[in-house]
Amino acid sequence: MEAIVGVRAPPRGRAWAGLEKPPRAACRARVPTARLAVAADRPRRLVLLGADTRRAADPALRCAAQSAGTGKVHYSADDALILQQKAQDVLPYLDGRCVYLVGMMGSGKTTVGKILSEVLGYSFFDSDKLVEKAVGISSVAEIFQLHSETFFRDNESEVLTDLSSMHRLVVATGGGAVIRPINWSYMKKGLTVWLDVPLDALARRIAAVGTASRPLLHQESGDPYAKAYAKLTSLFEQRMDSYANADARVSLEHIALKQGHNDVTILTPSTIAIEALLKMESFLTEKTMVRN
Ligand SMILES: Nc1ncnc2c1ncn2[C@@H]1O[C@H](COP(=O)(O)OP(=O)(O)OP(=O)(O)O)[C@@H](O)[C@H]1O
Ligand SMILES: O=C(O)C1=C[C@@H](O)[C@@H](O)[C@H](O)C1
Repeated sequence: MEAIVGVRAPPRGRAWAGLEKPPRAACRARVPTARLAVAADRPRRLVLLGADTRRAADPALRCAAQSAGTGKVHYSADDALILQQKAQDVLPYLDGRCVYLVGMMGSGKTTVGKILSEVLGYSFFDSDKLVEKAVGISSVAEIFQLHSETFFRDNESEVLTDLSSMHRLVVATGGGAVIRPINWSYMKKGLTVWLDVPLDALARRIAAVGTASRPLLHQESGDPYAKAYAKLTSLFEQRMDSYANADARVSLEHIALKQGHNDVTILTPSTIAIEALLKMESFLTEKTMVRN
């Protein structure tokens, strides 16, 4: 059975309507806050409650993570300053459009996406989590197991179409969201950013946390790094042209080279988020120049 999945924005002026309690006073004035729930009248329909999609970005805020269920994001004061400046440069060009992060499993879409959402003053969503909520099953691995990959992909497309009618979101998409052309028609309503991470680094990250939550990589036996690397290689071969559809590409190899080394493992999420903002700005300013 296919689930109906949807996300809708609250009416204007009712920013906190869906919150069980308002955010801390210190955050209230500035933080874009969102919460997802399953609507009582439509049990399988997701509703975005309390998202204030109108708010201007305030990159100085540090409370956003607490209020949108995004988790805490830490970075140095120097990085914070650069992130704030770059976010201010990008925001007028972005003009409220959503940012969709695409990339292989483990490429840092969630980690970097949370930083971007914080500095842009946008709300953060992870499309895998939205699918889990919509289907009512708490893990992607279980959805694959109890239903099928196709069932998961259908729901993923539903989530993306719903998100595409919204504004001021940073969305970490599932690693395979790029394989369906229809998903690009949804994501292209916003700005798409590819986090391009070498497969060796991906396999190391994934092996460090285990493959149980990643059904396409999971193997009961064998060396987790070797297995993950082999599977990631074949998936990447199938998908690299799709990832290349993204408006902006953030290559960790390029960042490392710019820094004068080739060790991508020492690049922090905030460094990668800064590069993402630079690439977004380049894409958006070039597009504006072409239009004029
Ligand atoms: N720059 C980085 N350096 C080292 N580890 C990182 C970096 N960015 C993310 N990680 C780690 O890599 C793992 C995967 O990161 P994350 O969950 O952000 O990726 P993802 O693209 O959202 O993955 P998935 O698509 O599988 O959900 C996490 O354990 C995270 O802490
Ligand atoms: O790369 C993929 O195909 C996937 C990535 C994850 O984010 C999940 O969307 C799911 O495990 C499939």
